[in-house]
Amino acid sequence: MSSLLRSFLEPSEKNPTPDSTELKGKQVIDLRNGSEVIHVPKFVLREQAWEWYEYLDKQIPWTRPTIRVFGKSSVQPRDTCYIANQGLPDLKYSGYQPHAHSWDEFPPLKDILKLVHEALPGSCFNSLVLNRYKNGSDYVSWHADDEPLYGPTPEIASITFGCEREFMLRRRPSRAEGTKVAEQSPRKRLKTAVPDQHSFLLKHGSLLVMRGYTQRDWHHSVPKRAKAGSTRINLTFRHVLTTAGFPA
Ligand SMILES: O=C(O)CCC(=O)C(=O)O
Ligand SMILES: [Fe+2]
Repeated sequence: MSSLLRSFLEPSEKNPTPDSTELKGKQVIDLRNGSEVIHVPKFVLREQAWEWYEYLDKQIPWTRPTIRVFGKSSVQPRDTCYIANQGLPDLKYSGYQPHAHSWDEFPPLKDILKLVHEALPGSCFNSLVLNRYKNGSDYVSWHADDEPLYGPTPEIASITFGCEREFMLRRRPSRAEGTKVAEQSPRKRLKTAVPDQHSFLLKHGSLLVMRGYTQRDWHHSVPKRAKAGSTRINLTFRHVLTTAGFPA
């Protein structure tokens, strides 16, 4: 186990060599029906997190692609980059297929990946979507990372560096609920449509994990924030399912 990881594990008398499931300050949020979120506000040591922030800000070949949402083209409201193991099926979202860079191009990303794997026993991430929000005008709108290449119950581990931003989760209405709400008068809709919602302030060095059916049953977003004056970098580690004939 790396010394970096050891430093934020909680020692206990019963278990003098704590295993990596005992992350200090860990909050587990049960979203019910098989969905769960884990939040570890102080996952990466502060100094180390700033070192990685500086590296990522300068060395990642950030791009701001044009995407298509509901038939309309627009520039994605944040910078992005994609890393993946060789031979995986291509990622495609909103009509955009990012170039898959290799982990070898960015050695610190391998260190961060190792840290995440040590903290989440059984995890096996083989791809990474990076996002850079230059200021509070940059955002990601409500969506789920429910692309078929991640399978039905993907685990997604998200690490934040730099400016803290709010991360929101909102339960997706089931088809039956959606129809019921559409039939209601606007006044009744206002009264009854209080969505199941959660908000997390994702700080510098924090970890947030979505697992189980979170992508099927919930949407998430990072809304605009006028007060957020500086840059936030976010890494989301994911596991792309491999198809027969493709090595992992
Ligand atoms: O920046 C974040 O915290 C979330 C990013 C995200 O949802 C995504 O890349 O799919
Ligand atoms: Fe997402």
